[in-house]
Amino acid sequence: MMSGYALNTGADTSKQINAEPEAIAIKPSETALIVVDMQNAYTTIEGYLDLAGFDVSATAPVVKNINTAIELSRKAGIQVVFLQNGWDPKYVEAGGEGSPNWHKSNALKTMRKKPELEGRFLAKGGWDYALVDELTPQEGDWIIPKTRYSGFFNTNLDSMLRARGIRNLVFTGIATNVCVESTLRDGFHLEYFGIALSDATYPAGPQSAHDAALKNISTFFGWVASLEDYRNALSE
Ligand SMILES: NC(=O)N/C=C\C(=O)O
Repeated sequence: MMSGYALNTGADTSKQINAEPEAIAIKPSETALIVVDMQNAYTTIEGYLDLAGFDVSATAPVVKNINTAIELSRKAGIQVVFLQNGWDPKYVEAGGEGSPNWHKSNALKTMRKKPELEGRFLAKGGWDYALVDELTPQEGDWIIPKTRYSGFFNTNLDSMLRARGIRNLVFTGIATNVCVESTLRDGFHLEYFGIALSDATYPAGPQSAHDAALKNISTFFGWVASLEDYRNALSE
């Protein structure tokens, strides 16, 4: 059985992505590629995740796959959206002790534990906050800043997508089990069809966290496909 949203009968034809738990049909004009938080903080040695003790040693192939997904999307007329996570340099947007974010953010916790790192992680304008050099947005791409894990929380993402009739979201980025999953889940509740690309996402934590997030997505919230599945669908 195939799933998908096919109400809009625009000129572009449906592409069928081979996915778990079943194939899903998307139209390029109704689809966005969401690139979640591909910043130095999450991908690079000496970035936040690395200095907080998470393994970022295997992010390079994921960056490469995301680059390919971006190129395929642009060519197919699929809107590319970069999410960028972080706060103002004084961390006012991070929330104080009254915010769960203050207690749970490993960036904030690590900086509190190691005062020499104060001001270094995810601060707008800094290297840690910047998107990685390999994934530079081009004209027509959107860059949406966010201050919490979900790209839908306190941002204009939903209205930007809705205004253009976009109903399908293809997810890439880091981390599978945190910001990718949070955004896909929020999208589900806003009636978006979410598809995570398994080899263009990367966890914060062990491989088991990645696998569990994808299993949870394919079972309850959306679909999971590979970059090859995405490429094959777009070349139909
Ligand atoms: N981009 C993410 O998934 N972030 C995960 C953790 C954090 O930002 O602390």
